[in-house]
Amino acid sequence: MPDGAHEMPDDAAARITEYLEDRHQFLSWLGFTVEEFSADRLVGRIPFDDKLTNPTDPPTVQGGVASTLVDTTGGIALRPYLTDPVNDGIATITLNVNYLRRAAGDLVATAEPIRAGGSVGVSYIEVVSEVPGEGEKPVAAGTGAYRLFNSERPDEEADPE
Ligand SMILES: CC(C)(COP(=O)(O)OP(=O)(O)OC[C@H]1O[C@@H](n2cnc3c(N)ncnc32)[C@H](O)[C@@H]1OP(=O)(O)O)[C@@H](O)C(=O)NCCC(=O)NCCSC(=O)Cc1ccccc1
Repeated sequence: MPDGAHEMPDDAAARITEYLEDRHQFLSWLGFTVEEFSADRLVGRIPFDDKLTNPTDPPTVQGGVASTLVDTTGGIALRPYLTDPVNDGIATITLNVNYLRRAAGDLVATAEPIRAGGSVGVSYIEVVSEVPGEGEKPVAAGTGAYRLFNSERPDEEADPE
């Protein structure tokens, strides 16, 4: 866990979760849920749905869905490192995803912040799912770099002249 996590307000994780699950158009449509949220790690899930699959036998989840989950969880995992974890902004700069196995169930990602500075953060993300004939296994792993739009902390504001 990198230095610099801020004490999140008591309701911050719940407010961010509610926004992503219920009011974020794309992620809400995908059925994205937050399963765990701390400064150490963020666990997020996209449930299996036929409309997200390639027409294989058995149907397997289209790779872009795992990339979306890697991107999203890697970014949210850095929110505790923002000055204002609820209201400050994050934008993905670059994303790397390795597809390890075919996925035939829910996708569950665990994202861990690796470094968070004043303007850039990096997360490591691993996704597990049901693999045909193999049970639950890692299906994708990746890293994301994110621009952190930190608001000024009151004690960092310039003194009035
Ligand atoms: C914000 C930023 C990344 C950087 O802008 P600023 O901070 O204003 O920086 P500024 O322009 O001042 O440049 C400073 C220096 O850096 C350079 N440079 C700048 N950019 C790049 C670059 N990309 N690559 C390489 N270099 C770059 C630039 O040339 C300059 O270099 P110089 O000093 O002249 O030598 C901008 O490129 C952007 O908006 N990209 C699109 C982001 C986007 O749409 N992502 C997807 C949506 S997020 C999502 O959906 C996932 C999600 C969902 C839910 C939850 C979590 C996650």
